[in-house]
Amino acid sequence: MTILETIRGPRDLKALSEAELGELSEEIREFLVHAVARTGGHLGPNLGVVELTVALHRVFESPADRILWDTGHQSYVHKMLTGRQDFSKLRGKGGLSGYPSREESEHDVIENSHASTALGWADGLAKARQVQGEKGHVVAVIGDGALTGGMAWEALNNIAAAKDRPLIIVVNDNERSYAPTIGGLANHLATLRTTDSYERVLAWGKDVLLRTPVVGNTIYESLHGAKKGFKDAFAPQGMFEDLGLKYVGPIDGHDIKAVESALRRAKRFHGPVLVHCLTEKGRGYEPALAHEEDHFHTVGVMDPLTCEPLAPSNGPSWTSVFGDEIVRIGEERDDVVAITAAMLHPVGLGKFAERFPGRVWDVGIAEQHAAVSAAGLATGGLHPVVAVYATFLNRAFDQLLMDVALHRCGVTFVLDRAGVTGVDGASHNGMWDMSILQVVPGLRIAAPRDAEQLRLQLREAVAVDDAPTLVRFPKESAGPEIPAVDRVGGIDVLHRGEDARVLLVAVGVMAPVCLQAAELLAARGIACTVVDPRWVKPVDPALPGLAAEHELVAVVEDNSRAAGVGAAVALALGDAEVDVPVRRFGIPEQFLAHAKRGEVLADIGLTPVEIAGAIGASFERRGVQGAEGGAAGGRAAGAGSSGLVAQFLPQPSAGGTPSALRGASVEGAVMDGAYEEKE
Ligand SMILES: Cc1ncc(C[n+]2csc(CCOP(=O)(O)OP(=O)(O)O)c2C)c(N)n1
Ligand SMILES: CC(=O)[C@@H](O)[C@H](O)COP(=O)(O)O
Ligand SMILES: [Mg+2]
Repeated sequence: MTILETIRGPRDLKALSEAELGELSEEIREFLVHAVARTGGHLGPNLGVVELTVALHRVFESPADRILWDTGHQSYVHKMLTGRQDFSKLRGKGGLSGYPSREESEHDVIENSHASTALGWADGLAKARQVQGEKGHVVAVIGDGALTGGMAWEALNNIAAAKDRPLIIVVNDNERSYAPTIGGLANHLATLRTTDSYERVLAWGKDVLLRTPVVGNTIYESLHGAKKGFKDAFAPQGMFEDLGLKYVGPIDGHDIKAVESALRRAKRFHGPVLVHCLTEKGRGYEPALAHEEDHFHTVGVMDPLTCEPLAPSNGPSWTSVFGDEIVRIGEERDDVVAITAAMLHPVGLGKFAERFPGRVWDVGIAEQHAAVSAAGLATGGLHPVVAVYATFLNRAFDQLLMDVALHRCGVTFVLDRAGVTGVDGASHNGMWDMSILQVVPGLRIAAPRDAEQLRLQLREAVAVDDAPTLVRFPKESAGPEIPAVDRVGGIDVLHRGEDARVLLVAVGVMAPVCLQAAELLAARGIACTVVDPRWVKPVDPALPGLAAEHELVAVVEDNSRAAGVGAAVALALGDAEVDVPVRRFGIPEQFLAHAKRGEVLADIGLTPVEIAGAIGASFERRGVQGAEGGAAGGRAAGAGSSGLVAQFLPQPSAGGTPSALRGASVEGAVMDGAYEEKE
């Protein structure tokens, strides 16, 4: 039995000898490489926090002491030490989440996977403890990358203000986000890191003193815990100390004894203290250390020996299509520049940066700054393209609204990972953008259905220089091209059934789903017209006219149903006094549990079968009520026409939950339903 197998919880760590701790660290690394290679996940970050996590759980008493993980992608070791070692379904349906999860363990607090929030959480928790006179430490582990996020500094400002409120910040400094961390902070951390005189003395202390009988250890501890004066002589403490935080470090984050010693000192301190640990992302696994791009920040399913990807590729990814096209655009227009928030390669700007090094900026994990600086760039005469994951744009909503849109800046936002991403869990799905951004005056939103449309719509977007534009596409492969058979206004007609009764509005990547649903409906004698609006905001003026030719409109989007494209279409039909019922298929208002994208879409009913089934069933019911309720075609259906409205509300399936919602972790979705009569 390995030592790791004996660890059922943090208590089991306490009695381990130094040698056993070294062995345990090796076992953990071995476990991580094989487990994460099998499922995919965050390998590099977790290899970098093995000793740090062991030390944390030896010094503190989790869960009485709260250990918070910023972003949480580096919490696998924490999970292994708190009773969770079955990684066989990591990030898979029913398996361990890739982030902390309160459902999984009392040791977990922050689930959100969005960077730079842990210090804020810690500030709140520490205040709550102080107000309630509760014992127990609050420890926040934050990476050097997450420390470049504005929220971290808002929190630091508050934490440093309370000299008497104990709170421990552990900076896990591996000098990288994905790529090397950028900016003034990174340089400051480097100063602290590379003050080699301090480190030399420290190394000497560790080497000589620890071998000195009796007094050696004590002297080493005091050296290591040296007062400000000593360290100032060797390592400028600067910013953190000037802020009012006690600074402890830099500490070798892979030396369990050293980290424990620093944490114990921090534990005794009756105020906010920052422990600066130096770690290596990908530590102990050569292929990760050699991987310059991101030290295996995330890996797909791969062979642990050769690192060859084992998951089949289904053709070019949406990201690579964007990455190639933006370079072509950059060749033609030297006013086009680009911004990334610490994710140059993940968002596909690697080639652009290589080709135009002076026209791309990595602003750190700072999406709000990305948006505001883009407003500046646009006002300065350039056309910035801000490329972020859809879910991370949430935090830059106000900057998009009040800095970019209010000033009618020609900025193009490119949202990768829009829609259901799946394995990264609830906080990573790009499911809110087409809802929250509906209210931004002047913003135009495009949702391409295939690679060719992405290229075209990206060009249409960067051609607009007096308003913000946004192009959004999902994770994974771009799929086959879907040709249009006609164009009405700005709308592509993808399929026109004879005597069509249903207008299926396919938003972006839901086009194939709608085409298949149309086939299923045709088999039930219900012909459809399938259209792709391409630009979903504002609603194309030709849409109400198209709708008026049908008995029912169904809008299908990989976005929240609440206030999404479907709602906008319903509004547009109402404004045009086109009284055709609108049924909205999208993501119900709930947080989606982690699973593969296809599994999640099936769970929430965004599949051809479920969509066709829901539409077909309502037509069959209408067939009965239709005779009583007047001519087919655009019957008025608004609030109060209970017959029509009733039939569009979720009909309890055998399991009591509407089939479209079966299997998802539903909160309030019964009221929401997977489809609903237009308001
Ligand atoms: C708001 C936000 N933007 C971007 C990301 C994507 N992201 C996940 S981890 C990461 C890098 C984090 O670097 P760091 O905090 O240093 O942690 P490390 O991976 O080095 O341990 C980024 C950019 C995110 N999770 N949240
Ligand atoms: C933790 C984080 O936010 C990123 O690392 C994210 O998990 C990457 O997602 P993709 O794997 O879809 O690029
Ligand atoms: Mg880092």
